[in-house]
Amino acid sequence: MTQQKQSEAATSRFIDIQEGDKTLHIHYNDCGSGDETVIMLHGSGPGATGWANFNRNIDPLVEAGYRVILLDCPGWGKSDSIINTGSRSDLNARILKGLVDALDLEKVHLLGNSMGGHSAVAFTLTWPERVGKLVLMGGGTGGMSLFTPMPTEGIKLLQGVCREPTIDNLKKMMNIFVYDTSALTEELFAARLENMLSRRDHLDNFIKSGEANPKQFPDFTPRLGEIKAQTLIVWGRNDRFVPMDTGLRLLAGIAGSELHVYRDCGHWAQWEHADAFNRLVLDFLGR
Ligand SMILES: O=C(O)/C=C/C(=O)/C=C/C=C(\O)C(=O)O
Repeated sequence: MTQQKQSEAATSRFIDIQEGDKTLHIHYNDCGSGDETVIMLHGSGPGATGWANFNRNIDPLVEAGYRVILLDCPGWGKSDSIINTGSRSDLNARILKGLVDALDLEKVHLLGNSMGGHSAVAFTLTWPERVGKLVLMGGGTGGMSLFTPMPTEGIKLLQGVCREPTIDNLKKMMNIFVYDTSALTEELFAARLENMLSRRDHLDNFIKSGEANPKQFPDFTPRLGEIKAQTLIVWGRNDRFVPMDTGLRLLAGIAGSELHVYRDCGHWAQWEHADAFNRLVLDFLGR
């Protein structure tokens, strides 16, 4: 990996967004400039942030002339924490709407990882006129799998880390994020552990939210036909968090969609196959 050009500190921004009767202090990173904006939405793992999920994808998109915005959803990173009792996909979509309105962005491309994919679909269903193209990676809708018992082994480990945030539990979870564990370094584990332990409130509230409403990510399958945006669906063949047949449901439901499956790839295609993923996304956005 070459030295990263954009830095987290230099691109870090905050904004206050009204959510019901609360004002949430929300963190995002704003990188590069360009006529077209790509907003990246991270997954729901403990310690995930926009920067942690997408640090291998920012520079190539910025260098290709896109403005890239990474939103930390409520309950993650430096954003305010929240106990969420409704649909978390829709909560994140409302926060995203607050952000695009405040930044005066008429239309944006959305790239979502896992929960971020679910949230991108929720946003598109409610505000279709604000969406250019969609990239859904390892996510896009909740719902059952025909082949894999739910919750998946990955989601069970993820919940275990929130309940007991130890380095051993974190390693067990991260070891199945990816196909090739040799790429996981002690530095990466340490950074993720620090993210998690610096915001224990996020972990506690994630568990409390799940207890209040186990269906945090609703099944959008019956509404997928409403999506008109051109959509690139990306999956890892060896995903142990969100099963690959979720990608097939998205492909069947969204008329203007195509699916790319990486071999030797877990739930983090954007990280594990970063170079190929960046080329795929740039080709799709540029068409
Ligand atoms: O339960 C779901 O459908 C969604 C799960 C996730 O969003 C898991 C994501 C995990 C990551 O990608 C992460 O980096 O933590």
